Amino acid sequence: MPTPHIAAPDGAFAPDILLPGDPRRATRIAETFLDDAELVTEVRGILGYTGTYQGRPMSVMATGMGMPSATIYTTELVRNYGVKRLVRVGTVGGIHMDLQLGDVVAASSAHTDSEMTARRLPGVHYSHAPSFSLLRAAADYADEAGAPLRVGPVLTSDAFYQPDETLVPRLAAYGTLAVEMEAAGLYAVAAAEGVEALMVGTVSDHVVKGEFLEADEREKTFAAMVSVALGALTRA
Ligand SMILES: O=P(O)(O)O[C@H]1O[C@H](CO)[C@@H](O)[C@H]1O
Ligand SMILES: O=c1cc[nH]c(=O)[nH]1
Repeated sequence: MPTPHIAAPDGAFAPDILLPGDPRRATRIAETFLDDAELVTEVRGILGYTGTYQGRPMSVMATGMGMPSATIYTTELVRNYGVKRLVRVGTVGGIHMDLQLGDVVAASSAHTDSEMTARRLPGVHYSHAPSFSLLRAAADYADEAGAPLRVGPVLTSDAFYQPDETLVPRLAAYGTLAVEMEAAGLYAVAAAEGVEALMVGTVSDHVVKGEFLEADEREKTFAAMVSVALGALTRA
């Protein structure tokens, strides 16, 4: 049944889905990695496709930017379309000084400055964590493929332009790898709904070094990250 934000028939999505923020990245992933991909929803320009990857059903759909948007789509995908394993394929801003533009990270946890999970669990400082099975499979795939993968905590922020300039340095001091805007929301939805999730990201800019990829480069450098995401889904 269509939902308020997804106009697709029952069964339109595979149990496994890749989730970029950007609808154009969803199209590029469908065209580049999936066989027989068909557009199944385009409400508000949030494009979703289903096809196959190595013979198994696979979907890809954009989430838009930020936790409010991402939690709407992921909740509807799980509750209304039976999606079971969700892997975000995002861009992230590097915080850790070892990270270079184009590096791939996997979030073993997600700190957040958002109130969204606090409202689910008042009085608890909730630990946003991925599916261990998906995280292990991502690390195993990267090892076998010789694809560098940095695993560690990220910050999921409500803000792209940080109003508090001390936040990133303070989290860097605690070993945080990178900042993005959806992982904590995805991990909370997965935990609440009893499904599995993982966030994999490409370093599109470095917030401490002041470096960034141009928009067209940002669109092109997602192949390594998507390979890790698909490697995790096919191994776990
Ligand atoms: O490139 P995506 O997947 O959208 O991810 C990152 O990029 C957006 C900000 O530019 C936020 O959604 C952030 O999480
Ligand atoms: O949220 C994000 C995503 C990419 N780069 C950033 O600096 N922030």
